[in-house]
Amino acid sequence: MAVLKDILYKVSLQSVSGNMETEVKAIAFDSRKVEAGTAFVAVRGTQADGHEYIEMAIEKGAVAVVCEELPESLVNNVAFVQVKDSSKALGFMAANYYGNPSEKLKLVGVTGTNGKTTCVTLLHQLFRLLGYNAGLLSTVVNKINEEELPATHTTPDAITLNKTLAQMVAKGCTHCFMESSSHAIVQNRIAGLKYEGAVFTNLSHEHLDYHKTFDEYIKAKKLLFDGLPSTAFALVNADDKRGAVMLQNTKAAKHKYALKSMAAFKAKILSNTLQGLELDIDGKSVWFKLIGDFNAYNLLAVYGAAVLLGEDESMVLEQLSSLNPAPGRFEQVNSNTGITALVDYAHTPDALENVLSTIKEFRTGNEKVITVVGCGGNRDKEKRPVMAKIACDLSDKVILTSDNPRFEEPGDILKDMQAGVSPSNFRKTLVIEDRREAIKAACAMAEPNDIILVAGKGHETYQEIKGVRSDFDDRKVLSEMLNLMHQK
Ligand SMILES: CC(=O)N[C@H]1[C@@H](OP(=O)(O)OP(=O)(O)OC[C@H]2O[C@@H](n3ccc(=O)[nH]c3=O)[C@H](O)[C@@H]2O)O[C@H](CO)[C@@H](O)[C@@H]1O[C@H](C)C(=O)N[C@@H](C)C(=O)N[C@H](CCC(=O)O)C(=O)O
Ligand SMILES: Nc1ncnc2c1ncn2[C@@H]1O[C@H](COP(=O)(O)OP(=O)(O)OP(=O)(O)O)[C@@H](O)[C@H]1O
Ligand SMILES: N[C@H](CCC[C@H](N)C(=O)O)C(=O)O
Ligand SMILES: [Mg+2]
Repeated sequence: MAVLKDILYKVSLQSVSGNMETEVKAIAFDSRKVEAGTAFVAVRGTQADGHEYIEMAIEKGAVAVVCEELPESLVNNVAFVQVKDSSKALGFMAANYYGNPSEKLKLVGVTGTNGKTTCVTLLHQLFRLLGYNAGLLSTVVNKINEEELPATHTTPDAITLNKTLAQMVAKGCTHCFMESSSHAIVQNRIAGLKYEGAVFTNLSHEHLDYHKTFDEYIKAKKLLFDGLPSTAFALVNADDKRGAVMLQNTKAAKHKYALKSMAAFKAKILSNTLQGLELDIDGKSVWFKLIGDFNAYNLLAVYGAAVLLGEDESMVLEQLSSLNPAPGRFEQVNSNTGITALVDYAHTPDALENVLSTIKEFRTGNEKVITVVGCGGNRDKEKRPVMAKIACDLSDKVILTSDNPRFEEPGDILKDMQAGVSPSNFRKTLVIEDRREAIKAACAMAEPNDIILVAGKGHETYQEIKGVRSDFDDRKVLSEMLNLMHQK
């Protein structure tokens, strides 16, 4: 419960009518969730316009309406507040309503195309091992210490976000590590949050269906850094040319990590095997359980962030070396077949290229690399042929298949992917729409020592077809098919 004028603190108002002392019992941006006493915020979205649901919200008991455009007739006993940007207002209102929990925590946001989940998962594990109460907001799961809450988005909506941060504060958390997706940044889900620091991993082709141009996508990520206060730190990957762009207009203290460029946090890869990575950091050689060059960047980002949060360098390195990767990231599926079977969440061209290049490095002889991959429906179409090409260029056999076709026809997505397969690669490529059958075929063609990569879904436990999610876990299907095809 809060008073309307208090939850509007820091929101820039254009006009106000009605009682600003109105008691508000909840905030909602979805008219379907409005109950008596709610302040309804009308947001313009990608599918609908919340302004069209103001009437419904009032019928359901809204006592206040926050909107960009006032309805033609105002209703007695309902307060109307006109703002320039409803989604931004929603961010501030949610923060105020839940007592500005981000100010009571050290909140670190991680953004970038790839590596966000990995970095926040490692940071959360690390700070738990260092003895802190800590929260996590990630694509895979949200956590308050070890208590798990389901995650529906990489970065939740402003209300869920602030509510969860408030629960973290109530449970004594001193830190929270959160992914800050580009969608969340432009949709102002993070408006009104106070960050202690932000980390940039990298930027490559993704989500151009939503952001339209690469420049807009860069700008979205940069907004996180532009909004940091001077008390915060901004830590970027100096080997990515967009790292410097992120730092251009920030008030925060600027820091860099890198494997190649000049940076305060620097490492050298000493060895990289299927068992893990050995890095030289500040003259110390340390083993980590994570696999692949790209994870050296994630480990450095985590090391840098922890040190900037005030932790002792050698304690951090000692604990980091014991950490496990996030679920579904370069996860090995055990079998006694002699086949190396891997599941990875690579769903962007850059990620797929990194993972397959890493796998190639581990080859010692004539073993085949068999890749099973698809591209999501109702998402960036431009990445489809590119991912198919990368899969073909870096594998001996490729099976193109479905990955959450959503409302698109699976066959159409596969055609878009096939456009990236050059004639010289036709012979190594199969198209099997059903993902289970595709994994089965990969297992059938694999021989001992071969490597199977099933890419794109990682930790996901469903396949989404025409709006219906059915149980599907690459790790389980791969294990089942390996055993079925290679019974001794
Ligand atoms: C494209 C997109 O990002 N959409 C998100 C956005 O929805 P929207 O604003 O476009 O919603 P809309 O359907 O157009 O409706 C507009 C407004 O009318 C309201 N409405 C609508 C119908 C009604 O009956 N009553 C009503 O009040 C809606 O509640 C909404 O406020 O805001 C919603 C609330 O925060 C999100 O749930 C929704 O995520 C959708 C489901 C989604 O799939 N998002 C993905 C793309 C996403 O956000 N992904 C990123 C990760 C990306 C990455 O880095 O990989 C993430 O952070 O998860
Ligand atoms: N630093 C990195 N650079 C390039 N690729 C990476 C990096 N870290 C992870 N990857 C690849 O990207 C995939 C996704 O990693 P992760 O889940 O950590 O990224 P994310 O940014 O959280 O993705 P999403 O945007 O879907 O939430 C991994 O499975 C791996 O293939
Ligand atoms: N955060 C990304 C994840 C994509 C994962 C892939 N399996 C797919 O469904 O396209 C998205 O929602 O676009
Ligand atoms: Mg993620």
